[in-house]
Amino acid sequence: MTELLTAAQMRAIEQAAIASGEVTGLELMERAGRGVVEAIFEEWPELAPGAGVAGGAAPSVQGTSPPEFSGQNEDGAHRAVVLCGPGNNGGDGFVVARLLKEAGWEVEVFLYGDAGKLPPDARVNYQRWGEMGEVLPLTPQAPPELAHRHIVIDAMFGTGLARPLSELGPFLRDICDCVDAGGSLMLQERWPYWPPVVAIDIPSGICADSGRPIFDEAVAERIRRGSSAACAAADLTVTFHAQKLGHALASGGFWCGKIVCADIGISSPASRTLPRSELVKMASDTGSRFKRNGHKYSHGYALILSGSVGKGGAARLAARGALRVGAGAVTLGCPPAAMIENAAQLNAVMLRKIKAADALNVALEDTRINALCVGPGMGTGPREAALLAACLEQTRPGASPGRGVVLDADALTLLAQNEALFAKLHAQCVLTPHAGEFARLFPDIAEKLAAPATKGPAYSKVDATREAAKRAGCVVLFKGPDTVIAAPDAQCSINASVYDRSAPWLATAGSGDVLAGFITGLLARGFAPMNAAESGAWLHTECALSFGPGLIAEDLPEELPKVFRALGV
Ligand SMILES: NC(=O)C1=CN([C@@H]2O[C@H](COP(=O)(O)OP(=O)(O)OC[C@H]3O[C@@H](n4cnc5c(N)ncnc54)[C@H](OP(=O)(O)O)[C@@H]3O)[C@@H](O)[C@H]2O)[C@@H](O)CC1
Ligand SMILES: Nc1ncnc2c1ncn2[C@@H]1O[C@H](COP(=O)(O)OP(=O)(O)O)[C@@H](O)[C@H]1O
Ligand SMILES: [K+]
Repeated sequence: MTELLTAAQMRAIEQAAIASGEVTGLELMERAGRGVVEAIFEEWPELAPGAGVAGGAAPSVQGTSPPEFSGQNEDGAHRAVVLCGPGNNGGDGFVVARLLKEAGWEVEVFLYGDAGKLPPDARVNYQRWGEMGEVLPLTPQAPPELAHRHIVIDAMFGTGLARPLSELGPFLRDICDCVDAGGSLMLQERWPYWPPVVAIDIPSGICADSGRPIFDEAVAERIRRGSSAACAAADLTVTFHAQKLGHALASGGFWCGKIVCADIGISSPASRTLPRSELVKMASDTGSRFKRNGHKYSHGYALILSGSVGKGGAARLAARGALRVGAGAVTLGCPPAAMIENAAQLNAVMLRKIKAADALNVALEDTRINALCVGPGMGTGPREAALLAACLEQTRPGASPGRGVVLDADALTLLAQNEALFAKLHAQCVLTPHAGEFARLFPDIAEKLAAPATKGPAYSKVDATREAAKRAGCVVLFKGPDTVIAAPDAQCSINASVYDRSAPWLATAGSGDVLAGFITGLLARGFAPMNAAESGAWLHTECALSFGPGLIAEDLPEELPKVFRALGV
């Protein structure tokens, strides 16, 4: 678990460190530049000083160097192009240029903007570079030659991006053409060899708070025509101190390629990364993940409501998830007509007829039931609306016994259709919408999120989920590769399935139902709603990573024992 920062938080941390006398801005910039160079040599050891013949093969992005590359100049030096912008991101670029030059590279430096207006630390590094080499203007009319260079450094814009990069768009398109945004070189399509792009802090054009490219309608039109791009795709992004929200949200992870976080020596707890052992301990302290003693009902009892005949698969997946995640007992409540179908499918999961709301109320006289799941495959008719109303009533804070409830799928549709039901939401609920369900539940918020991001910092999925959680008065888990989980008090987490946690094979029918089951099971085990949602989402991704491609929803619960074993649970 890593804490992600907004650009403003990062600036505040930087300012505090400088104000405390711990470090100067210039020292931070030097460390940032050094971090970038170290990350480059780490990523492409063949470029590091002393790694064989200088100017040898070009760096490989997918493990193979283009055989015909002849990028070295006459004396065999490696070659870099450094594209600097008008702020401190550009300042970092001048440091990188100097350090590469000191390492024997041939470096071409370009500046977008007016050198006289550079902020103080960037200007110092501009001048330092000026003693070693020239700075050419970066203009869209005369873009630098990128072919046959070993590396392109994108130091145009970082956390200070405020507006669309309209003027630079056509040039950015060329940079994007260097990579296919999945991090691999387009060697077949683009020849001669195009170099990998290393973004300093974040690819230029991406908002560090939202992960969204900043562009307006004029740029959008040019993008549609194929004559412009909104940002510069990178193979490697080197950020500082801690990752920013934009590295994890929206398309941020896609454009960053691979991410490295360089330590620039600021002593702030914000850079804390919790080791797995600590995570497990936290989880076991909050709920009771370890089954050290007790009987099945002391580990929680979940009730999952199911739909009619032929519609029970989703609820069965959720039930299996709840059981595997450790609820001591799980019962599936279904309409009488669906009993045979479910009985034929279930063994460890128990089964109970629940025809309508009155039957649910009778079932809930069993005070051992402490977690409910409503919605997967349930239906959206009057019966289901009444069941949902009963669930919300039976789980309201202060009721005895205390119960949590996960509202997913059809329950979310019912909530979107029925204001009175929505008004009954409370702090024991967890809503788990995907983007479509989110838009039905919170249309105005979804509209804000879908509106073009024309200035930075842009409205983000974190902003949207926080606003939704506040309005609903409960935890909202907004699904996707960048799952955001927020509570009404603005607590927020992101379960980012990007970089080394990328698991696109989770986009498979029924995987959301299993997630609802995981969260329900964790609620049964005593996790608080926010913690259950965070842990459920995290375990869901861990199961997908552990299983790998080819996964279908049924595999997710079955992978949990392996994941738990790896965690030492
Ligand atoms: N925080 C830290 O601890 C550390 C930070 N460090 C580095 O500093 C970076 C942040 O620097 P930064 O704040 O100067 O912002 P940056 O991204 O360089 O851009 C600002 C400039 O761009 C301009 N501008 C904006 N949008 C524009 C557009 N569309 N088109 C044209 N111009 C546009 C904007 O103009 P303005 O809006 O002011 O008119 C301003 O001139 C950070 O990413 C990291 O690399 C490291 O050195 C070490 C530690
Ligand atoms: N590209 C992706 N990478 C990682 N996780 C994803 C991706 N796409 C979807 N998911 C996850 O898969 C699950 C899909 O849930 P949902 O949309 O409700 O599907 P279903 O209704 O079929 O169960 C969610 O947990 C979501 O976060
Ligand atoms: K950048």
